[in-house]
Amino acid sequence: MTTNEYTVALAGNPNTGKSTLFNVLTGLRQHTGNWPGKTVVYAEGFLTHNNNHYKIVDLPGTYSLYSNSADEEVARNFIIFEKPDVTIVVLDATALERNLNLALQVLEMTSNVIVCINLMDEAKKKGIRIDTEKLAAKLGVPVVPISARNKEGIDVLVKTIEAMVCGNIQTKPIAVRYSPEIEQCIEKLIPRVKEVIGDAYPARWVALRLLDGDISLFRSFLQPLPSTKEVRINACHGSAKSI
Ligand SMILES: Nc1nc2c(ncn2[C@@H]2O[C@H](COP(=O)(O)OP(=O)(O)OP(=O)(O)O)[C@@H](O)[C@H]2O)c(=O)[nH]1
Ligand SMILES: [Mg+2]
Repeated sequence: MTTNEYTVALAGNPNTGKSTLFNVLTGLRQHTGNWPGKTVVYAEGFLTHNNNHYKIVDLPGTYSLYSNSADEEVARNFIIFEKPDVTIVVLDATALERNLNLALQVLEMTSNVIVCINLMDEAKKKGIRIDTEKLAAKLGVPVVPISARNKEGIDVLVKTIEAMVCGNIQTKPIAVRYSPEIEQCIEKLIPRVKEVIGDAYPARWVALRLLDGDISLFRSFLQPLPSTKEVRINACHGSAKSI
């Protein structure tokens, strides 16, 4: 029987439970804590499910992906240059509005996204109700509620990852629209971007980064990365977790 290998990245704001979810999925013990900015490099571990082999990558927590810091650059470069098969954006159910900002940024970069709403137990305690189906319809990608600490919703999440890598989920990410002036500039830039870097990267997103003067991104394009592998920490002792 053949085994397929896929990469799944966990992105999200600091302190949303990415490392807790990583540990549940991989059976590893990436250290977690309740203060922000803890994961400064990324960790990787493995999960095997239905003969599919997944490399799970725990990215640093960031509020945005504009390369304002080393953490943001690591997370952004991984999504753009390593092109994970699935990017899971982990959101805090008790701070959804603030967290959705990062989800929208990821949706500008890739369409292989699952939005995972964590800390559902906390939200329940606070009387917060989230219409995940409506949110999924608005965002154009699957939305899965979980409680990573209580290991709730993990089987649905794994099934959703599997469906996405098998091509059984067609996503249609919401496209954030900017002011008419910016949209005009984007329209002008997209053909030039495609001419220079081809189809390897999301042209609209690259155009937006150009307009924002994101020099570090263009350095990365010219000098194919100070390899992200250099900043990896190896969390993969022991055997891969099977679910
Ligand atoms: N109540 C509750 N707490 C959770 C849940 N998942 C994670 N936590 C807690 O949230 C805190 C932060 O969890 P981490 O997994 O370290 O969060 P992170 O997103 O990896 O944080 P950074 O690496 O700093 O970005 C820890 O105290 C966890 O125990 C959950 O489902 N419910
Ligand atoms: Mg972490």
